[in-house]
Amino acid sequence: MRVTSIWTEYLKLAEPNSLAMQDNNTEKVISLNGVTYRYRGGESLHFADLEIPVGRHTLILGDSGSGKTTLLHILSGLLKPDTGNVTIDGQLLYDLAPRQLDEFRGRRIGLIFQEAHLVKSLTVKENLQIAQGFAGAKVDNSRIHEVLTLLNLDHKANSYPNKLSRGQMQRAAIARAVVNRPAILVADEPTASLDDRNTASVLELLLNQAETSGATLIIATHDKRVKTRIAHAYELGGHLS
Ligand SMILES: Nc1ncnc2c1ncn2[C@@H]1O[C@H](COP(=O)(O)OP(=O)(O)OP(=O)(O)O)[C@@H](O)[C@H]1O
Repeated sequence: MRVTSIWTEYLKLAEPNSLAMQDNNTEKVISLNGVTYRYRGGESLHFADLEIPVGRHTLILGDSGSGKTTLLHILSGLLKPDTGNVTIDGQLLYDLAPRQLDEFRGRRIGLIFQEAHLVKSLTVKENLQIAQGFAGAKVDNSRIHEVLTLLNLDHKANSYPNKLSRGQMQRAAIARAVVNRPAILVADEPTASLDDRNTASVLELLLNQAETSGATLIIATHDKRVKTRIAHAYELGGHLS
């Protein structure tokens, strides 16, 4: 399978073939170059090159099975591509040794999935402390307090995940993703199972947290409601066999 991509800018109704609109003089937070990936027994996925400037929040769009999750995992250092490389914040991701890659991911990349994946045996505060530990940083309780307060969750700092509401759990996952002030915040279908009101509030939180921590948001989604809030998109599609 071949995956082609186009940049679209919904708000400005840019020309369809608008790769040229990438800002050549802007600092890039992410680049993807020559990336392909093949699951065992599957067809090869080819991803068109991509450059995202700092602060340009971007959607990854495409039909089911087009490779959105795979791409997010490659961008996040979770899945090594068969060819090509990813540069985040000036660092070639797959040139790093596995341990360095884990630490880099902990420091520079915040991950948010549909499910919160908090460690159940640890309190909210401890979940954030281990995120700091994974990033090779010292525990910084004042940063944890700051982030939990921003997310209206400080009163739950000492609660275990099974004592949180669904919305609180999601905010705790966002807190964990931003606690190390990542360069990019990567979210896979963060609103898929949410009603309109919760979708609006999760998007607001993600955008606010990205602004506050200086992170660039990358969101894979099918959700039309998300498309109304973020102008830039990288679209996967076009099967050319
Ligand atoms: N673990 C796996 N093993 C084998 N093939 C896989 C695996 N994960 C994904 N694939 C295949 O790779 C392709 C891309 O899958 P991916 O999950 O990245 O798509 P997606 O765009 O995120 O889909 P969806 O919107 O349905 O979540 C699909 O053809 C899928 O069947």
